[in-house]
Amino acid sequence: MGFMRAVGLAVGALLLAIAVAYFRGYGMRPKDYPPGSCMMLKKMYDVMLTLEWIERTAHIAHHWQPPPDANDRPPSETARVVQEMYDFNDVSKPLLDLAADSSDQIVRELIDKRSGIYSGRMDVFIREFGEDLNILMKDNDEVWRRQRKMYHLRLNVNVANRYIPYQEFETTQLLHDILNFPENYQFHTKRFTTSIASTIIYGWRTTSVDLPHVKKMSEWIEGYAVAAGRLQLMDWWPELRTIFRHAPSWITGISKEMERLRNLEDELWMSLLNETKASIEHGSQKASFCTDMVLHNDVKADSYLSDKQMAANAGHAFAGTTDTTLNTTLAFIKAMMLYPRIQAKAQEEIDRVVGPERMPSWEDWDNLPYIRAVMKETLRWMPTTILGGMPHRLSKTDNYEGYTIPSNAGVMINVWAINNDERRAINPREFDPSRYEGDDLATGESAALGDATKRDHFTFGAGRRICPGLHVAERSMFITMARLLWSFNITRPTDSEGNFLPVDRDAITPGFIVSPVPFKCNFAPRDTKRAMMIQQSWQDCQHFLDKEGNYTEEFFAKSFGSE
Ligand code: HEM
Repeated sequence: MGFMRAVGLAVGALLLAIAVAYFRGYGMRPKDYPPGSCMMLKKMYDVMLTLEWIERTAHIAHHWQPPPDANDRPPSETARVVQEMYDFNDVSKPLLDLAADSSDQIVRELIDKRSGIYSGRMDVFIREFGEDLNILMKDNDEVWRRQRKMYHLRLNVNVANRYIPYQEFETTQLLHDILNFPENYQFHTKRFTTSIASTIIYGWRTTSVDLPHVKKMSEWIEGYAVAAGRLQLMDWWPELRTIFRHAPSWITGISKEMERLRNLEDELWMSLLNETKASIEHGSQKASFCTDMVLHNDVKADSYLSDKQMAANAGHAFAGTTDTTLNTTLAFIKAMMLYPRIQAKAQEEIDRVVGPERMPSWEDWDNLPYIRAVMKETLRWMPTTILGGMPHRLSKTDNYEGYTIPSNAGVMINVWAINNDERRAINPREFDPSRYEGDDLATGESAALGDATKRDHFTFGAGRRICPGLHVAERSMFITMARLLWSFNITRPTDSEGNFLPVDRDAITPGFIVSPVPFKCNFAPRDTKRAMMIQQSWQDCQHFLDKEGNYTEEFFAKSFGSE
């Protein structure tokens, strides 16, 4: 074929494709949808979730003027809500971003009050590669309802109290490790948060992040995140799914990797469940979420789960706890380093209430309002779930203030924008716990407030999909923050001339679950007596550990009685 003929055919095919796309309205926004730029173009570049991007989004949302609605009536102020972002699943179904004027109230209005239709998850292609048992990604079907019920029964506020001995024990090792090897504080914090997760979910300690189960979990999380990114193309253009399904794996390149990840995940979660079952059979079960699920699983109950479903429920809680708690703890350390006066004020409260003779504990919750405020401010200021974790899918076309929100659209809680809304928080990028003065509510109580403007933040999401681990997370955060403040002065490193090393206050890693970009920081024990107490406490803890560094029967008997 001549060159010119080939070019002519290619140009003709392109024009035809554009014409078909145009007449089908492909990638165009229907008139009554919330405004924004061309969806198809936006999709191409909006996938890079950096802080700059989030800020730009929030900025656009705040300055955006709504068009007249169907009746030529300007939508009310509150309708400046939904800003179309990029399409996650289908070009004709936008992903809507709740991040504009009064957006906290709109979360209440849509995600809470209309939760009957706003509690699904989007049909992402990656769900096809497995049995779709990841509760975070799962649509709100019957199995999800049962999985959620299991969380409600086995991780509610009272059950969360039961795990405090694990959290207090683990913080003792964290303090010891940071005291002795302060330059590796990030590494110790990772071991610590993983161990909190493995003890609460399974009853065994993460003595090292190199334990086979833990390494496999990290491998799965990392592999899954990369694969999710690669498969996104099939979410932007679902038509490609059929081609992908039938194409040989050497063309798609990823099918084999998905099979490997699936096997890795299935084996890992199942072996962890089987270990729990075996311990129950031998009468050596440990207090944990997984033990509780197995012991109380009743085929007649409305929370009944099959073995596979239980295994996945525990496994995804393990994975979901680790990074979120780690990132929030690192955010707290960064805030303390950057805001020494706030650190001093928090330490003053601890010294006054707790004193130097003992470490703070969960029992001090009521008497340490400033530390509670520091915890709330950390979650507001540097929310690891910057866009609410996962979008909520709308199962039925809805109408809000004159706008049509089509069924199957993904609605994202733009946590960053809401937490930084000037009307909720003056000078929002300043770390200032005093904004929570007089707020005595626990995280769960605050999230349930009918007046959403009074909620502390939106970092745990909202509605029926709100994080079911928030009571556990709150206890971990409070105990860790109080104890780190009791033990150390956290300071910003300087160069040889005494000048502070540069640090970008707002720098975060890209992704849906973000972390402060790694930063250097100094930890010094507040005095020798405290340093000795930390060493001694960890020494005392050894009494409750076996050769592998796991809890002895004596520890369980002391902490959990005859359970
Ligand atoms: C600082 C710590 C944590 C943060 C910031 C956090 C945040 C979130 C967010 C924003 C969501 C999505 C909510 C929504 O869709 O509206 C979520 C879901 C979830 N979280 Fe957490 N989380 C944390 C810790 C935990 C812990 C400790 C556990 C378990 C013990 C846990 C288990 C889950 C599960 C199972 C889901 C999926 C719920 C569903 O889709 O129905 N999270 N979390």
